[in-house]
Amino acid sequence: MDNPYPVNLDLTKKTVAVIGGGKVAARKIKTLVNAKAHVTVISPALDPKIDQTTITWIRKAYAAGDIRDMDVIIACTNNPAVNQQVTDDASHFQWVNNTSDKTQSDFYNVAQIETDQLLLTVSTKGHSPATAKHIKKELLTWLKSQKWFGEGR
Ligand SMILES: C[C@@]1(CC(=O)O)c2cc3[nH]c(cc4nc(cc5[nH]c(cc(n2)[C@H]1CCC(=O)O)[C@@](C)(CC(=O)O)[C@@H]5CCC(=O)O)C(CC(=O)O)=C4CCC(=O)O)c(CCC(=O)O)c3CC(=O)O
Ligand SMILES: NC(=O)C1=CN([C@@H]2O[C@H](COP(=O)(O)OP(=O)(O)OC[C@H]3O[C@@H](n4cnc5c(N)ncnc54)[C@H](O)[C@@H]3O)[C@@H](O)[C@H]2O)C=CC1
Repeated sequence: MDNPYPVNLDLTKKTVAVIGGGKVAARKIKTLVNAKAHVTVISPALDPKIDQTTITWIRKAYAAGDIRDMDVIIACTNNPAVNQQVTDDASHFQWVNNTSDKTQSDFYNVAQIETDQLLLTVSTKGHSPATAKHIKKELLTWLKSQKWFGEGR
């Protein structure tokens, strides 16, 4: 993504479908639930890190039609062909994050540090997510050394 448009989204009135319920899904869902989005997970299995009380789990493999009423879609299975199918099934007005292929994504997730009064986000514009994570950790260490900074997470 050469020319991203950075924003903070209010997802409280939005429906989000996460296709796949594994380790990567668990991380994305944690951030979505924190944002109070309405999350539906479509997956035959669910990682134990996903709190079932915070989401709606539809226990099955993805099929066309599952994402029809969803505003935001995260294709997160360990099968790139399924993730591509989900991407292809989405309408142009839905927002898709294909976690296995950044060239097929309408938006990228970011590394973040959040407190009550502050949200810092880091993106490498898709070039190196591990670097974004690293920069976030370095920033958090610096922030914690500042007298004015509260507890980051
Ligand atoms: C494009 C993007 C789309 C998106 O997912 O939104 C994307 C894509 C891909 N990530 C891949 C791999 C990894 N991603 C992570 C971690 C994170 N990835 C995140 C974001 C993004 N990842 C978006 C761009 C972010 C930017 O602009 O910098 C973070 C920041 C936010 C989050 O996920 O919440 C989160 C850190 C959160 C934190 O800790 O703070 C790790 C490290 C780890 O897991 O510890 C690895 C393994 C190491 C490595 O490969 O680097 C692969 C290859 C998959 C494969 O092998 O098939 C793809 C696919 C591709 O590049 O096409
Ligand atoms: N964007 C990112 O941040 C990252 C993306 N990835 C990508 O994410 C993908 C998933 O990785 P993990 O979560 O570690 O895999 P995982 O193996 O932990 O989980 C995969 C999940 O997909 C589900 N699934 C499989 N087929 C399905 C189908 N047809 N319909 C619905 N659900 C289905 C499984 O039941 C399981 O819950 C990887 O293939 C990799 O390409 C990996 C690391 C980071």
